[in-house]
Amino acid sequence: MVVTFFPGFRWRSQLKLAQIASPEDPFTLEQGGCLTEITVAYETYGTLSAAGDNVILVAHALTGDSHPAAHGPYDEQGWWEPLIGPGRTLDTDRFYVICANVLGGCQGTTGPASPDPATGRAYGMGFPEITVKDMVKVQKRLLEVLRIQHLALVIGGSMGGMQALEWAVSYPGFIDAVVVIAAPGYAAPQAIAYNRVGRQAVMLDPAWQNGNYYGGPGPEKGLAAARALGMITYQSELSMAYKFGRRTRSGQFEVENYLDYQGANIVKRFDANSYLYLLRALDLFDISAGYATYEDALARIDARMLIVGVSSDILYPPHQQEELAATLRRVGIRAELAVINSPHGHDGFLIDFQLLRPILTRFIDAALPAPVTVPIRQWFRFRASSLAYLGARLMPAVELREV
Ligand SMILES: CC(=O)SCCNC(=O)CCNC(=O)[C@H](O)C(C)(C)COP(=O)(O)OP(=O)(O)OC[C@H]1O[C@@H](n2cnc3c(N)ncnc32)[C@H](O)[C@@H]1OP(=O)(O)O
Ligand SMILES: N[C@@H](CCO)C(=O)O
Repeated sequence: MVVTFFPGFRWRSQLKLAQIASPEDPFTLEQGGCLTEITVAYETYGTLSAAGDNVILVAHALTGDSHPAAHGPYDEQGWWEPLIGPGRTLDTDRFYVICANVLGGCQGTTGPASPDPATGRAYGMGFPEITVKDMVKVQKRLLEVLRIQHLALVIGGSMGGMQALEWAVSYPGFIDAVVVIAAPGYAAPQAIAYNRVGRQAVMLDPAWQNGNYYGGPGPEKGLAAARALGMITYQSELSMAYKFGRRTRSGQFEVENYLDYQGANIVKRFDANSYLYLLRALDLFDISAGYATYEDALARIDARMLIVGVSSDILYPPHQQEELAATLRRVGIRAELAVINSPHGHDGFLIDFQLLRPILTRFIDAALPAPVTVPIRQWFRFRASSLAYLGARLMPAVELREV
């Protein structure tokens, strides 16, 4: 097995790799074709309980990776840092959090930049078409490798929210609760239209060379333009007015400087072909695919659902989350809806932690009530009293926790 990473890939001290497909056990894709080798890059936080009942799967968005939070004070901060860690919303003193880079990505998991075992060269556009369902199936296989048989929670925003919803529909009985943030039940034409222009920007760059640019500079201008367009859809009129106004610097509007900066950044950290494949997976997302109706698909769910929208999201606007939550309720699923009142647009799920935190905490407390815990120091005090000691022995469900 050869593992190569896209040049922008950053090795993380706690990154783990798992093989979830082989020539003997190939991975069949939803749109056809199969992969005989899949490496999955993932990170974990906290400790798996003996009963295996404390696992949270965090799913990342388009250009995210397996690093939602730092592993310690000297580690690089992650993209959901304020939500994950000891005592935080996804409390790693209690939960075992797993986050994996998606299939088709370029941050350690197999994607178009990975070597095709048949040729030894990068797949490029020879990589099979992938869907959100495939991403989730890869995560399920990863959990099988890790011998995890149950998920307490799946949570994600944007493409991560699509994965969370896909988990709920594809694997009923496997999950207690699911949080879908800033994601729809299916990609609407306007979102597909944005992605179409983004893909064209990459593919019209002469340096794209039909995807065979590995070893050379690649379609840097096209990818930067695609990201600039994407960034516009992740923000809002208000957030742009507030951040940039009509200010200028070096002969350009600040908003132009910003888009240039974000374009230059993506080129450093992301593979253009991965970008094409993941945008296509976003467009193909329709939770009803493979089922008779949208309602039939959603009716399969038996997890408790929380659907969260961002009021100023122009990419997957809140009426799409309202429709999803209403349909879930109509088919008898226990679903809550919350719309955060944020000016930050779609990327509010990466910014508005003070708004997300209480909503998530309330849902997690209700859907996944914590076992009664007795801090260990207190337990030793109890032990002095034979009555309390006896009580503790009579209650095997009481967990002891270090404080
Ligand atoms: C969800 C996942 O799974 S992970 C993917 C998340 N990461 C990304 O999307 C990467 C791109 N980053 C971003 O879009 C944003 O940083 C967010 C959404 C994460 C946070 O948004 P905000 O806090 O509003 O940051 P904002 O958009 O103002 O600034 C982002 C960057 O632009 C820079 N910037 C701001 N204004 C300007 C300007 N006028 N000209 C040039 N650069 C600018 C900032 O310095 C900052 O740089 P840095 O990322 O190197 O620190
Ligand atoms: N800004 C985020 C969310 C996009 O949906 C990303 O780049 O992944």
